[in-house]
Amino acid sequence: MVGMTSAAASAPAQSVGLIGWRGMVGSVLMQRMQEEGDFDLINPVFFSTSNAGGKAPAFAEGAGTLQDAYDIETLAKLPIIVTAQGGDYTSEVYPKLRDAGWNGLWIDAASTLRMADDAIIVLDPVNRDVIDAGLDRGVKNFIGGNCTVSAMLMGLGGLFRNGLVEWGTSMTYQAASGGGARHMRELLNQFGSLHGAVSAELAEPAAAILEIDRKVLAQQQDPAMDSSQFGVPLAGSVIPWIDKDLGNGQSKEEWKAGAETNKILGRGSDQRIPFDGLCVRIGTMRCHSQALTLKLTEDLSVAEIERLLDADNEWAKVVPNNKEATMEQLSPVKVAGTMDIPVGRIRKLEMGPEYISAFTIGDQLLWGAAEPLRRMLRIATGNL
Ligand SMILES: NC(=O)C1=CN([C@@H]2O[C@H](COP(=O)(O)OP(=O)(O)OC[C@H]3O[C@@H](n4cnc5c(N)ncnc54)[C@H](OP(=O)(O)O)[C@@H]3O)[C@@H](O)[C@H]2O)C=CC1
Ligand SMILES: N[C@@H](CC(=O)OP(=O)(O)O)C(=O)O
Repeated sequence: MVGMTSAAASAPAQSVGLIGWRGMVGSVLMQRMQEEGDFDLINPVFFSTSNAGGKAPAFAEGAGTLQDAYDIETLAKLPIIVTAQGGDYTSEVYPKLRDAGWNGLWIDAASTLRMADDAIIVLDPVNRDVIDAGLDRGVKNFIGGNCTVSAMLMGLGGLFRNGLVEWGTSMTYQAASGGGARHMRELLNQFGSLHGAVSAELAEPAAAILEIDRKVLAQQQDPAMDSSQFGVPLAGSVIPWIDKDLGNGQSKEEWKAGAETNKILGRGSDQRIPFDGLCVRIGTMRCHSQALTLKLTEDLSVAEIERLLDADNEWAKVVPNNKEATMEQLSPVKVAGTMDIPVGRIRKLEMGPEYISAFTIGDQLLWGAAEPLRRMLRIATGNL
């Protein structure tokens, strides 16, 4: 029976409601939970917003049928709920559950509750102290952070956590997956249509490159090319705006960088680290990259900086700042699907000895979304 193996034999496995498990983030979460044996530690109860009464997923044999994700009474019986269903679902269901007197733990991928005073943003390799203190004082809402922020803090934790960052700025290169599965499909279809527009010329080495370029541009500018998800073409282009327009020249994604970084680190307004930058969508699949400029609080040697970053957690990996290592190890193609957070291009900048550059990459579906939730569930059930 699911959830009743020897690992859970000493203490009864807790029932955990799982919502959003078949979405993109949810699928990665389920995959990681299977890889790490997490289903041995819980009694999963699977929910659906679209298929209540259907069969629970095959990987959880014995978990029975799908429950209705809008049924407050059923949800309220569970001590822990994990959701990757999305912000609309959270906005609709979460208040009803609390109004009904539910006092369980809510673990959520959506941004809806992140900045609420009664919520903690979870990224335990960086803020386990904040999480533990929250659990001790009865906090019930544990929310995954913005993917770019989580990936950055996993890579640069050795500087942030040691109070060595005076301020920082990030220029991001964010993958299509941040928009969702349909965005990834649209990007690939766009690449395909660009190739299709010039495939004959590409097969002919003597074809004029300016003619190829002209045809590609014409294809990108053709209103018939599907850009319905991103709003404008992304293949062969970039979109320097992500998420809502806050009306002050800043995108919401850029606002999150400062707000969430400080909240994760447990820094109140009197200790705030100024952190800001520009967020840009590019045509990669699922890794968010970012170029950072940091002003440190002291003049540390590059060797000491590298030592601190490498030592901070088992996933941050310093890439030597040379061309060969950078090209080989510091690329979304290398990082996608792995838990590694490489950090490279670390050097002192001309502005002064406290100014450094860095470039870091993380899989935005793993550390950027699913993994902090998975680990929070382990913490909540006493297994991490
Ligand atoms: N995408 C990202 O990079 C990140 C997303 N998040 C957050 O996670 C939440 C979910 O995002 P994401 O996983 O991208 O959302 P998806 O659109 O992939 O999945 C959300 C839900 O859509 C329903 N659904 C309808 N049709 C399908 C289908 N064909 N295949 C799979 N599911 C389908 C499922 O609900 P049901 O089974 O009930 O029908 C599913 O749980 C959002 O709140 C988002 O903000 C957080 C960090 C990063
Ligand atoms: N906004 C991110 C993805 C995301 O879901 O972020 P958040 O969880 O902060 O809404 C991106 O587009 O890359």
